[in-house]
Amino acid sequence: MSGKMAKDFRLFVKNAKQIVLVCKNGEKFLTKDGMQSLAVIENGSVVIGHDGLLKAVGSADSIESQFKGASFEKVLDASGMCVLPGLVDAHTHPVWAGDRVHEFAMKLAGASYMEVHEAGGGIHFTVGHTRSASPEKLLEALQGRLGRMLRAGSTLVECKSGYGLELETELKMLSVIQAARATQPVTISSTYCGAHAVPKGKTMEEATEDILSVQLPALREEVAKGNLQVDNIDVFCEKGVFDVDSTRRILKAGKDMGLNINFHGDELHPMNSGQLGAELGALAISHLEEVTDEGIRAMATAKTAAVLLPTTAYILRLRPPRARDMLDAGVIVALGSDFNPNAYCCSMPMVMHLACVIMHMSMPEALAAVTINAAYSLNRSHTHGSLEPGKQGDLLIINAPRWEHLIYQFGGHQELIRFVIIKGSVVYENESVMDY
Ligand SMILES: N=CN[C@@H](CCC(=O)O)C(=O)O
Ligand SMILES: [Zn+2]
Repeated sequence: MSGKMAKDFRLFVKNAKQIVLVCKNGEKFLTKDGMQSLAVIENGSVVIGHDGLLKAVGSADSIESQFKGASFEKVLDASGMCVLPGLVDAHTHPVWAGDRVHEFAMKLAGASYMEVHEAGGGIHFTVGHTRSASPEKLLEALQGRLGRMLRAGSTLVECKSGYGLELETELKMLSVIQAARATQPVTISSTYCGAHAVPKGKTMEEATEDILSVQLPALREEVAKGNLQVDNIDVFCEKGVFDVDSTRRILKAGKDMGLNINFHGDELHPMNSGQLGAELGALAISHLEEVTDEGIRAMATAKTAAVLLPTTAYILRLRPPRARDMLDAGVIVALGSDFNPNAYCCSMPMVMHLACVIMHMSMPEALAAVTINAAYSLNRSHTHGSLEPGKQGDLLIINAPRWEHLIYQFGGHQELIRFVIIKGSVVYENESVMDY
């Protein structure tokens, strides 16, 4: 017993110059004009309870009078600073061994992503190293990467398997993700991506059969036993990888197991992924550099989110995805870092900056895309993605008088993010923040 009196609430963040709620009416996603005018409180405060949930957010005066006499475990004075929701990274491949810095040099010299892949590099290179890595080594690497993401403001991160391509290693990767849930603070949405590539020595048909009759049944069993929690199913639907029919069969089987469909489509070639996603009731499709007008319309109607990945287009010098056309059509646009050995980026502030500059998104659109819409793409917008009472108390405090500095200062988030808070606990405190 500490002898200390129990406090009424876990955290009080007071007097922030701005608090960006993102939305305030329980919206599950934002589209079109809704992404342009985010809910912002000038001079506000936030209270988070012992259950880690947001209890109140409002003007500093109203919170002050509402909580008069209440006690708090921690009080942070955010005068001159801005509060934003914890960022959501909707697409990452963070479990792997063996970097690919040598391939970056090849790509800079002109090799395409598929040329490297077909020559046995790319995903195949990472598969070789990941298969032989111990779970301990993979967990250590994953924890380090999640730590970097956290320090850049991400508090909910989607994490894929997909560097095993056979049962044993896919389960090893998912178990490592499961272990990370218990050993570090970032909330994880986990994705089975056994169809990330056709493994060497198998045809696409054989790989599809292996997934349907070996990997998915074993996965179902592990989930039923309570050994694993898996949220989403993913396939790399691409010419030379998994075609539309195989993709459909795998995604359907995953959906039948209760997984959310969230897959890679239309990255290098138009594959009619938008239409396929709409047909299957997919929650999200990532990449979409080559999506067609029809695909865009189908996604808007089906409310299938587009998870756009500006780092990939930037690094591979691809035509960037048509974010403006998707936004104008009313598609729910989200963003992800696509962290993987090809696109080594852990920072959603940098992703937002790239989205604004190379994909012509506005800053409010980019922030909506990494908060409420990214949460929607993971079926988490009831708990994440905005600062509304009842949601998880995840937030960032940045040392700047306007929230847009988080996007404007390219690569400057290390100097800007003062606190990262998850469930009302300070999980990262940066003493060395600079003046903006
Ligand atoms: N395109 C497919 N998958 C990843 C890349 C994975 C890798 O190259 O290791 C992506 O989303 O960019
Ligand atoms: Zn990916």
